[in-house]
Amino acid sequence: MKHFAQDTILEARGLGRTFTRGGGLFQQRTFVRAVDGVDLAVRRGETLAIVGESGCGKSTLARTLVRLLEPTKGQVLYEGNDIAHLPARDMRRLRKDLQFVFQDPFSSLNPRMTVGAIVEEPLTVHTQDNKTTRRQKVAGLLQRVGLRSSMADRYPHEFSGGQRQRIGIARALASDPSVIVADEPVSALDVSVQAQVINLLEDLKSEFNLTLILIAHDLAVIRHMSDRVAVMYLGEVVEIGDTETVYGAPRHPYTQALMRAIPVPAPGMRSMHADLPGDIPSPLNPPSGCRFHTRCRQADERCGIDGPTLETTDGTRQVACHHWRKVTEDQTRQKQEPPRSVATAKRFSLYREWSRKKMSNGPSSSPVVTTTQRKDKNA
Ligand SMILES: Nc1ncnc2c1ncn2[C@@H]1O[C@H](COP(=O)(O)OP(=O)(O)OP(=O)(O)O)[C@@H](O)[C@H]1O
Repeated sequence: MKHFAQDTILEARGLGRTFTRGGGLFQQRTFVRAVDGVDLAVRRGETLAIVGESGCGKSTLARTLVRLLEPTKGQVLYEGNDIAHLPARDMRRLRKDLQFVFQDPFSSLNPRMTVGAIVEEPLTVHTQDNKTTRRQKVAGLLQRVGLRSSMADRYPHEFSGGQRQRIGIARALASDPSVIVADEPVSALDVSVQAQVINLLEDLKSEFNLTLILIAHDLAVIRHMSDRVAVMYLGEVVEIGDTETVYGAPRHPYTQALMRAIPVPAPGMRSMHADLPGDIPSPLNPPSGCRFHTRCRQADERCGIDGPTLETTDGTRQVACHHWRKVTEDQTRQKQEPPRSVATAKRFSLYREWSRKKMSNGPSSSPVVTTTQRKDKNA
């Protein structure tokens, strides 16, 4: 059996999740292979981002990794133990370690419970603490996420979107987890509060020794927050590597298209579209061979027949493409040439400037000291 590496906390091996649709009296049953045969190791203490266009399986993969969804094939190893098919009773015990922060802070909090009760619930389920200790811990957690402890008696509807996301984060932290999945934690929030919540997550990650699995549509947020990035296309991971390596020189033609599509960002920009002809094919009937071949400029006959597997290219970066060597050569050649057009150069410099501003401009009212502010203080 394959060795479980020491620096790995969570690992997917041949992981798959298929959804069944239809199957009524007059409807044919169809199968959506939302995640199909994913091999992925999450390293202890890292932030691993999962990116890709809408519907490629990011949420399904993340949910399956922490067993919010049961896999239909493969293994999920947490600390070396397969949890893919653990009975519900054992999984309840493990839930303490594997937590989730949801995208929508409006629907993910029970409107009938006070904020104090919401944050206290995991403590009741997972600890032996008495009521007084639990209340003290709730007060501490609320303060830690930038809220006042007196807010514990209020209800979710009395809070803004950003504050509700802070409550969701406090609830996730309450059980002292090892891994948190943050599924688009800021995309439902106003742009003005996004940076605050991002900074909060980053600070908490180091303070609580967390491993973070991050799903986001905003490539600037991903670049800022993640150590490594996994790129998904139609249920498969097509490239994975250190964030700067992947952003600096993407090797899979799909990753290249995703990076090319970085638009000059505008407030409220929430979706990610690759710079490619045609739509993403249906996961009900994915293309044969390499799933990307129908949209790929590099594709040849082999790609339609033979599906590539992840191959280590440079360092620890892995790419699933028969043509990654050619892509690399093209990249090296292009680096030696001047930018193709003034417009392209301008687009990228505008993007860089925006991303720098967005990350450093946490509004001064932020209750959390931002990473940038801290750097300034130390300067
Ligand atoms: N409960 C479900 N039943 C049936 N199909 C589902 C279900 N959940 C997800 N799917 C399908 O699985 C595929 C992957 O969905 P998923 O939500 O994981 O993608 P995603 O990359 O996270 O998308 P987005 O960025 O839009 O959230 C999609 O085709 C989706 O329609």
